[in-house]
Amino acid sequence: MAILRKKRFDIMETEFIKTNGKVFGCNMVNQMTIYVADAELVQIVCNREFTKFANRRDVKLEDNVWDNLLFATNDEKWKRLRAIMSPAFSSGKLRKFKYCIDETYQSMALHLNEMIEKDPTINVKQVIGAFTMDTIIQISMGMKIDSLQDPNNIMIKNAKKLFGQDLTLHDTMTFTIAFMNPKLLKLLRLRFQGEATDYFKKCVIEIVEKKRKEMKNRQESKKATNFIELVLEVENEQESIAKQQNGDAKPFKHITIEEMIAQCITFFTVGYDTTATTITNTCYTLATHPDKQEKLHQSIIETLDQLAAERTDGCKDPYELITFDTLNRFEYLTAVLNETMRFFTLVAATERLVTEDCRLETSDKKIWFDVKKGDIIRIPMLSLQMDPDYFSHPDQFIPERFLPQEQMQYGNFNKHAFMPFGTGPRKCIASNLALLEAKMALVHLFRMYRMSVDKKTSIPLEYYINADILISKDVYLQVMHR
Ligand code: HEM
Repeated sequence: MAILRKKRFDIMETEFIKTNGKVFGCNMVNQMTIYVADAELVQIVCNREFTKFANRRDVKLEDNVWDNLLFATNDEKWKRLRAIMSPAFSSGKLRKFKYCIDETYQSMALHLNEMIEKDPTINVKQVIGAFTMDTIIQISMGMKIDSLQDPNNIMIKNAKKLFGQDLTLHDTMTFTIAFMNPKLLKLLRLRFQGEATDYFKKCVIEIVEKKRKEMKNRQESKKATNFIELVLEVENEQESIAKQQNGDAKPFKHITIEEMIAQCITFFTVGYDTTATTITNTCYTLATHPDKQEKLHQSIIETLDQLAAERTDGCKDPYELITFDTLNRFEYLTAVLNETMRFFTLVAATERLVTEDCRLETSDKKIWFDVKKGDIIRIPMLSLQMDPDYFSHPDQFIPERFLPQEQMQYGNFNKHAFMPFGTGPRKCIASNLALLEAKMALVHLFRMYRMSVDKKTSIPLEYYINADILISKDVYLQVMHR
């Protein structure tokens, strides 16, 4: 695994697809793996025929927390956990998090101003990483932390361990054994991130016990303000319905403590570095494309003027004008963010396990093949998003291709091939949260600051690759006030 990381597996895989075509099979670690880089077939697998491809590859870490991650569960358990978690990411719930994101951004901006005064060459990844970390700790567990001020905070240290930029040898070995022969893990007493997992277990248990007691005593329970409380509210509502309908039966949406811990850990394992890298990559693309950055700044100012003109109370405060609902009005910002996520594909590939023999075929019948129960379908998002059949001049950064009114001028554009969050019922559960965080940070950053390339900027960007995810390393840029 370490060797693969050094060789940039994503680049090897892209070359492999260029040589072999959009669909081909190969035997990987004794399992038939079929690469599908055709946009129509990907939609068939992930959406139309979803029931035959609902699961992921079975990798068990023989750990009662890690094996409950939504990403790692399958069948009925996945259905139940997804149904519990989904409402916590609905628009109504996300609206509540807007003020927490504003607060965290404002605290980050204060630190950034102090840093600029000392030296305008800023490690943008570090600053954005702190913003993302503080936001997810507050959203997931309701705790306020200032990680730029307090980098040695125990929660931050443990959170960073859960998805470190480079896994330790011990963790790499544990993961590899889980892939090959999970039963050995128990025998060898190997645990994946044991210390950090135990720390979060303790925190989550405390929060859950407090909230459950509150609910049981039927106290005037405060409205949920974080993810754990939201999930417990969903469970509580279901419990009342189940009691009314079937007496005392356990509701479908019941969640065990290990499952709850696992879902909280998800925020740090797949939620932290993905969002931080997306925001950082956008800063980098705009610093290396100053004309697009100027266009974005102008469009933000114009939209803010329009929003202010629409108000009857004379409000001009950008933090009041930019809300969950008005974010959609910043069209060029959305285009820039989409193009960054296409240009720098963050999750290089995803997989589905075949659970029923079947034939897959394109509508023009030019490509067809049979798959068997147990085969793996590998969907290389990186190749799809860089395919000139789907996006003309894929190696150029052109946000305008995502503007419906300008799209035609830029040649090929296939919306089904754009899938930074995957697609179908098994797509990223938190895409709306990630987009909210990213847009809120970017709209204020490019309203207030100008970013440019510095002599310390590494061009091209450098990455770590962890489990198909391309995480940017430190990114230094010159940051100046507007
Ligand atoms: C820009 C940030 C993010 C990107 C690009 C991203 C991307 C992805 C992708 C590509 C998948 C696989 C989807 C598929 O197989 O079709 C995924 C799954 C998932 N993501 Fe994200 N993600 C991001 C942020 C987050 C955050 C913030 C969280 C949690 C708080 C999260 C939680 C999950 C979970 C739980 C799954 C598994 C869903 C399931 O199996 O049902 N992600 N993500």
